[in-house]
Amino acid sequence: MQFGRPVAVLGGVRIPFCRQNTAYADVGNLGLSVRTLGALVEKFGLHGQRLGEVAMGAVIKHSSDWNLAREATLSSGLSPLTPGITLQRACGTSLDSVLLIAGKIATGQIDAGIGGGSDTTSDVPIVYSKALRQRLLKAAAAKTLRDRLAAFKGFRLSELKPEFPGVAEPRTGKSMGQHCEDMAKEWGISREAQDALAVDSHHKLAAAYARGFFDDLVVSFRGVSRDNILRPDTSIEKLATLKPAFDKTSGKGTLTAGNSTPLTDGAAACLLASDDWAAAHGFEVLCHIRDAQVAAVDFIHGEGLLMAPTVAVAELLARTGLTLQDFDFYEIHEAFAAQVLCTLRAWESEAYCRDRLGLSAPLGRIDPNRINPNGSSLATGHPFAATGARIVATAAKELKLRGHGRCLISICTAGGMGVAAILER
Ligand SMILES: CC(=O)CC(=O)SCCNC(=O)CCNC(=O)[C@H](O)C(C)(C)COP(=O)(O)OP(=O)(O)OC[C@H]1O[C@@H](n2cnc3c(N)ncnc32)[C@H](O)[C@@H]1OP(=O)(O)O
Repeated sequence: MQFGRPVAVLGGVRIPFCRQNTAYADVGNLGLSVRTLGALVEKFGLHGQRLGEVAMGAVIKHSSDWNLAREATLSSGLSPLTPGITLQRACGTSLDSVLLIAGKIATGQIDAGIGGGSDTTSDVPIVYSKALRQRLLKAAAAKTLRDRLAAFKGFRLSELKPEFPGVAEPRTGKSMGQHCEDMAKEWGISREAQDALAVDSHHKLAAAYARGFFDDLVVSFRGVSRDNILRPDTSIEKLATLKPAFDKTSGKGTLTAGNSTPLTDGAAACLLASDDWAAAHGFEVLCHIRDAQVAAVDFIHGEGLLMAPTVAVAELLARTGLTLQDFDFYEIHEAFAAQVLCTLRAWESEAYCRDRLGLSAPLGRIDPNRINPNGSSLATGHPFAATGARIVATAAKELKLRGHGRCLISICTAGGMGVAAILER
C-alpha cells in the first residue's frame, strides 16, 4: 500500500488497560468501545458530526456484539449517519483499523474517520457443545411439541460441558506463549535479557505517567485512571524469582508472568483525517502515516509464529527506500519480551536477512534506547485489538512533542502475521 493523499493522525485516546477480571470484569466489548469512542468524540468536539467511517475490532467477541463498530458508533455521540465496520487481525486489529481508515482517506473516499479496537478476556463467549447447539436449533425450529422433544432424543449429560474460546493456535494447538518459548530457544534469548526488557518497559511507562505524557491520552473509566498492570516498583531481582509459565517441565523455560503480557481488558481509538479536513476543523496534525505493510510467515512448517514483523518491516523498508536505522524511535509491540528480542536479533542476523528476507546485508542493529520510549505492552497490558490504536496514539503524541521525526511501528499477531507502519512529522 502506498498512500496518495496525505493521511493525518489528529490524536487518540484509550481507557486505562486493566488486568482480566478486575475493574472491567462486567463491562464487555461494547461498553469498553463506547467509553473510548465517546471520549474521543469529547476530546475533539465531534458531537453530532458525521464521519466517513469508524473501523473497530475485537479479537474475542460475542455474536451479540453484532457489528461492534457500528453499535459503538451509535452510542458514541457521533451522528448516527456515521457508518461502522468491524474487523479482526488478532493483535494487529486496531493498527489495521487505522490503516483501513487511512486507505479510505488516501484514496479520497472519506475525509475523516476513526480507527480503534477493544478486547476483554473477562467476558468471553463460552458456548455449549456442538451436539447441544444442534439439538437446541432443531428444537427451536420444531413446529410440534413431539418434534421439539425428539430433538433431545439420546441427549447425554456430557453435552452440557461448556466450551471456552482457546488461546491456542488452531493449526498447532500450542498457545502464543508456547510458540514464543520455541522462538526464544531457537534464537538463544536469555531469561535475563527478557526480564531486563520487561522491567525497562514498566519503568518507562511509569516515567511517562509521572511527566504527564498520558494526561490527554488516557481517560479514566470505572474509577481507574492508570493501567492497573503497571508495576513501577518491579525489579530484575523480583522477576528472576518467577517460574516459567509455558515450559514448566524441561527446566529450560524462560517466559514467565513477568516477561509476558498478562490477559487484559481495554480499548483505544484514533482520529484520522485529510489535511484539508483537519485545517477546516482547526485541528493540529500530529503526524502523517507514510506507508504500511502486512506480511505472514509459514509457522505451520517451522517458522516462528511471531516473526512476521521481520518480513513486513523488511518489505516496508525496501519500498520506501529507508534503512532500519532511519527512525527516531520504534514502537515494537511487546507480546512477550522474547518476541521483541527475537525480532531484533533476526534483523541483525546475516543468515536470516539473506536466507529469509532475501537481502544482501543484514538490516542491522537499532539503538535500544529508541525502542518504546514510553513503555509498551508488557507494562500497559495487551487487550489484543486495542494495542495497535494505543501504539498509534502514543507514537503520534511523541512525534508532536519532539516536533519532528519518524517512527516505525511493528506488531506481531496470532496466525503468524505482522503489521508495520511508518509515522512521520
Ligand atoms: C494474540 C496475538 O495476535 C499476538 C500476541 O500479542 S501474542 C500474546 C497474547 N497474549 C497472551 O498469550 C497472554 C499470555 N499471558 C498469560 O497467559 C498469563 O498472563 C500468564 C500465563 C503468562 C501468567 O498468568 P498468571 O500465572 O495468572 O499470572 P499472575 O498471577 O498475574 O502472575 C504470577 C506471579 O507473577 C507476579 N508478577 C507478574 N508480573 C510481575 C512483575 N512485572 N513484577 C513482579 N511480579 C510480577 C505476580 O505478582 C504473581 O505473583 P504471585 O504468584 O506471588 O501472586
